[in-house]
Amino acid sequence: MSSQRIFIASTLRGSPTPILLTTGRTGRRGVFCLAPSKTLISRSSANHGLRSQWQTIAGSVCKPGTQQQRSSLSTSTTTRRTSPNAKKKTSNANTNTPPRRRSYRPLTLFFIFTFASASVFYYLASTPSPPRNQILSRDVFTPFELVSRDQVSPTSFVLTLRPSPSDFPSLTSSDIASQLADPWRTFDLWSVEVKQPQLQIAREYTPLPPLSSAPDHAAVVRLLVRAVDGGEVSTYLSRLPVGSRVELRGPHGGFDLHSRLGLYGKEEIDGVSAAGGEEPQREQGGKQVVFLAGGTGIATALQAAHSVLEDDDDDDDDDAKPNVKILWAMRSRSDMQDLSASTGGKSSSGSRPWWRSFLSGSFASDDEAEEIRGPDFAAPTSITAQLLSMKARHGDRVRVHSVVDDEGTAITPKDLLGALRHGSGASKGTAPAPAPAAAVSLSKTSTSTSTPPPPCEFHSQPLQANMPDGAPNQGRKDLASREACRCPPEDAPGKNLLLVSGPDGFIAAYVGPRPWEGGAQVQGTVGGVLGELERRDPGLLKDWIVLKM
Ligand SMILES: Cc1cc2nc3c(=O)[nH]c(=O)nc-3n(C[C@H](O)[C@H](O)[C@H](O)COP(=O)(O)OP(=O)(O)OC[C@H]3O[C@@H](n4cnc5c(N)ncnc54)[C@H](O)[C@@H]3O)c2cc1C
Repeated sequence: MSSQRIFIASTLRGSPTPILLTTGRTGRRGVFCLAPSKTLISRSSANHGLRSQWQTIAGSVCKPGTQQQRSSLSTSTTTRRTSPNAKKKTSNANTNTPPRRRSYRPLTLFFIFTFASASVFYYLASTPSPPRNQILSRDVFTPFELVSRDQVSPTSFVLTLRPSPSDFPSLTSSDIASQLADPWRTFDLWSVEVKQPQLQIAREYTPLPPLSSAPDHAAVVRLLVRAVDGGEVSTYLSRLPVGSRVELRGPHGGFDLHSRLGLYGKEEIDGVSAAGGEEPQREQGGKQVVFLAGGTGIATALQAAHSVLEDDDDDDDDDAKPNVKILWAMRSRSDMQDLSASTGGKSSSGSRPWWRSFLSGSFASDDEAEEIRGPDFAAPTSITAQLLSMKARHGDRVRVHSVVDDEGTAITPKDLLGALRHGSGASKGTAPAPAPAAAVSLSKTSTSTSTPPPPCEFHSQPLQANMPDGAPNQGRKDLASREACRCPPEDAPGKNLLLVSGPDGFIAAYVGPRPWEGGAQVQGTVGGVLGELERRDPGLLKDWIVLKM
């Protein structure tokens, strides 16, 4: 037998009532007898009365260890559920028990129910409604107005969305522009969710970078959407008339490219330099960004190029900027050229998706991809025009090559190898030479000790494999610092980047699938065409980080 003290909050008496719980374990079932605590009950006459009642019960009914006690409580418990006659018999049998006290159970339940309802009501009433001075929120959907639609190709279109002034009456247009510029300052890559209100579902889309740095260009969100056959949200968006309300939630950060490239904030470099007494100098490891974009994956490629080439922080230090090469695979030439206006289109050779050739192991073409160059590029779509204007600003620092599935061209292993070796001067089998050693020394321990340093989360390819989107720093450039890089000081503090974005089949074909782990899609190892190229040439990706988007 054991005993244990418990406290039961008595709402009827308005104060906690201490009860001594005595357990007598007999036979297969536990028998519990409740008795008031002798030590804790106050000396008021009412409580004395209560104590004597319970003591009587304990004395007459709960005699632990006896067969009588077992059957008596057991019967009593059963009869409460099943047999009124048996109940009568039991109460008659306990002639020494005082008259039954009035049952407060319904009243107690009523109080509990009322309290629970009030709590639920309070919770719901206090759940935050969309904050009217915050345009984009990661927690709630906020309203935008569809101000224009630009049909890029028969299946893809650009939607321009603007916060309705009536929804945000307290914000001026410069407040709006400044808020919408925030995600561009915070993230290299980001997306927003768009709600389909009838079905109450949402899908992610990648905002296109502002067309220029003019404030009115920052005051809108532009989305490139492909209408997927039978797709719920993309089809809904494809039919939405101008003037409609569209609800967005975000921003959701993708991967931070700056830290992986070794591009750290100027203030930080200056700070480190000042502390070390050295001349401020931008250090950099990654000199190349290669982007494989499939279809609307070009939106993510534009974000990446915008982020590394048009970062204000880098304006006075063009040499620190990496070169960007985009290999853009599209189904039809109409994705990059307005065919009704252009005569440059080639004939279609079928509608087999371009990556299927890789999956089936057959490479139809080994052609070099066609370069998109301005200014005489005929009838560019709005997406191509944005690429060309980026090119006009940055010259050959950004290069765009296209392949068209309908025309039988595809991104080939030769294109991939060419992009990986471009500008490095390296011979076959050797990755691009690392950047000169860091001008700013790390205030870290030397690696001359025998223990190897832990691998760097940003610059170790094996460590990327288990990362979900945004890891390890929520995709925020401002959460990554030079100090967070754990590369040995003698290594260049950054790597080149090979990024792949597009439909799942496209990603899997070129760099391997993104597996699911613990409910999140992670990067997985490098496979597909690139994995095969690396197997043949183990040093190929030595200075590269591969990311799948
Ligand atoms: C971070 C992120 C950013 C994205 N950015 C963009 C973007 O900028 N532009 C854009 O158009 N999409 C983008 N997507 C894809 C988008 O979120 C939707 O998945 C896509 O629009 C299809 O949604 P749906 O509701 O129309 O189709 P669903 O109803 O989800 O799917 C319908 C059917 O179509 C198939 N399907 C779904 N997507 C595709 C596809 N892309 N190609 C072929 N078949 C498909 C499905 O397997 C399914 O059988 C992005 C996705 C993510 C995760």
